[in-house]
Amino acid sequence: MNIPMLLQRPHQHFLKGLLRTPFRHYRFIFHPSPHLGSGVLCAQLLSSPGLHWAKWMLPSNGLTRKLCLQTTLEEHTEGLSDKEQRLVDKLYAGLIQGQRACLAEAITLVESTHSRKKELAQVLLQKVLAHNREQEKLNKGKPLAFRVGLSGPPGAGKSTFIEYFGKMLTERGHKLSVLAVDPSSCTSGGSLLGDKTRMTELSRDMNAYIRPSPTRGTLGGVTRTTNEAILLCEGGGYDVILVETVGVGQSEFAVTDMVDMFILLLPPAGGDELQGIKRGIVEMADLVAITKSDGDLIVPARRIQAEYVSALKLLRRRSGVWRPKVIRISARSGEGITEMWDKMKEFQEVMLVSGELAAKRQKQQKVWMWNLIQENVIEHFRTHPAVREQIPLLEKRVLSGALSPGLAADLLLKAFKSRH
Ligand SMILES: Nc1nc2c(ncn2[C@@H]2O[C@H](COP(=O)(O)OP(=O)(O)OP(=O)(O)O)[C@@H](O)[C@H]2O)c(=O)[nH]1
Repeated sequence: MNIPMLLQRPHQHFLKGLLRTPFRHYRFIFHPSPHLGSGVLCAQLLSSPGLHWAKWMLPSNGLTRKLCLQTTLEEHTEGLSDKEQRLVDKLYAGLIQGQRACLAEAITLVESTHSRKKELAQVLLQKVLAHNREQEKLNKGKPLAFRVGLSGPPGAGKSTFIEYFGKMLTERGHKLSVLAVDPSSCTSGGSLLGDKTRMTELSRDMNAYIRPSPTRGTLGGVTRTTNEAILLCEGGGYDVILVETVGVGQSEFAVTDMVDMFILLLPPAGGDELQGIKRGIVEMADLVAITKSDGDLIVPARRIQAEYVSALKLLRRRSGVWRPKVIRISARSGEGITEMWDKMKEFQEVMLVSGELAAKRQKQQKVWMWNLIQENVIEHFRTHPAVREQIPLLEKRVLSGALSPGLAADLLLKAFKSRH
């Protein structure tokens, strides 16, 4: 029996029966076919209920992984109505062809809190992910996009910089996307960042895509959707992705887990004005750029630069191949911006060649997965009936000092486990 023959028979029972026969099963899996790639083969297998069988019978090579990945996709795809399937197909096709409207709609889908839409978003993401992997292979393993985090206190000159920098990149043939992470928008309902009016010229540029921060959800939710938006932008052919955050709160720490390079923009201001900058965040920076280094501000900009050069020397090195740099730039005169881009590319190159970039991205994937698990497990725990009914009483007893927090946590965990 050869594979093309098998695939011509879409009958699921036929496949099921075949999977129950180990001998045939092996022949089926390994039979080389000049016409069909393993992806097609897996897809056919997946339509069979004998999937679990197939999983352990496959050798532990790339095929197994592909199969597992598609299992998840299959679970999500199950029961997709024709209309939903059409929507996913339309968004996918439009997105990979570089249509901005489809990219925007796809990001809106991943930002949705509606459970069905979230499922559709996952189906779409898996397709885009598979596409990105293929493209990466064609690109000889080089990542499709350079992911850059950009942060700085309010008024540091972020939007003025992005406008200048973005135009420079698009003129050089790059496609740039700017994604904003602004947790303040979660509470205020308004978006501080990513507001298109902040970057008027860039927002009209067809090779740039600016996405304001989602205005709903927790920081965890916003970072999840930003991570997913990065993948979608990569699928859409954007080769530079800037993730912008405002330098307050936890968002920049979250962003450092999403990007290849983290850049901190600091204004040439005194210590007081930089109070809002969390010390830890300076330690995360791969590049510190002192902004507004023009006119009367050149002198204070030089001073701040010297201060940060000394401060960074004291920090523990995070990379074996890169030492954080401190530079001065001006988005008004354009000074230092070309050099900044050169430094960024140098960073990307040394990280890529040394293998640190791949290791960093792998680690980020794991962090991302565990963050999602953490968020969902806590939600699951809180809403579990046995736990939910005990929380008010136990919290009250902890507050009054009648019960130690440790014991209260143990009791709740016990209740959770006992009815699980
Ligand atoms: N002299 C000078 N002024 C600048 C430069 N870049 C920005 N500014 C000014 O600094 C102020 C703040 O710039 P923005 O780009 O809005 O700063 P931001 O960091 O995006 O601010 P938020 O939107 O509050 O986060 C504006 O008045 C700009 O005109 C620069 O390179 N040189």
